Amino acid sequence: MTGPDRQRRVKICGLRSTADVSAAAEAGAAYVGLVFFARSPRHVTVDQARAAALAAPPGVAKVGLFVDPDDAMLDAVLAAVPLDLVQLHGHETPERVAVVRARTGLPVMKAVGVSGPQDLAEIDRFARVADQILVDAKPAAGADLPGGNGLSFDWRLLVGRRWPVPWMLAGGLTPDNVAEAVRLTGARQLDVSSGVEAAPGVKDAGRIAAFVAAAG
Ligand SMILES: O=C(O)c1ccccc1NCC(=O)[C@H](O)[C@H](O)COP(=O)(O)O
Repeated sequence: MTGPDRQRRVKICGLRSTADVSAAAEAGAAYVGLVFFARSPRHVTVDQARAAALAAPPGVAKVGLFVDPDDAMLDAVLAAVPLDLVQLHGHETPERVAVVRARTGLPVMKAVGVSGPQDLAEIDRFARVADQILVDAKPAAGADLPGGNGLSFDWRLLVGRRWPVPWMLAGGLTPDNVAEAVRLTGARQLDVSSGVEAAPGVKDAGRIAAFVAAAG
């Protein structure tokens, strides 16, 4: 079953090669994520990202993940890589989200880190300007990476919550726990990175297929 025909839409993040993208697409993923953050073990160069993006079949959305990018970085990536969605995973403000949307002409998904109920107001704040929200686990203080840490949060915080834009659940999801996460939160979109890896930055095609199947 292809991505758009599935009940839930899955994003496999941190893909680094054409083989990774093919594995995600064949498994039925709706989105493939490319990380433009030099400190990440999943970082891709513009050339690697272009090759990976061109391997995505029609109907699979190519997501560029950025952390507080400046305009020059966005321009350089977008000149070479055919992205469909920009993911902002840093300390961007709502005003910056609006500027990135206007400058790139692409929809923007803003990541919001959650560790407790006090963080939920941030989702409301960004839902007014972003096209989608990525509801992710908040990294531990001093963590090297702002995402992709394999850390989850208490999914019960999301029970009964509704937002005016589509949202995606992320953070510590695996083939083994994704069905429970869906059952508790009602998430229709799911994002995973380290839970489908054999090692940081090394995707495992078997785990990708198992994750998409378990997401439903
Ligand atoms: O994955 C990274 O290396 C990364 C680096 C910098 C910012 C964000 C990053 N990943 C964000 C994602 O979209 C992940 O899919 C999401 O945080 C969930 O990650 P995981 O808990 O590993 O499934």
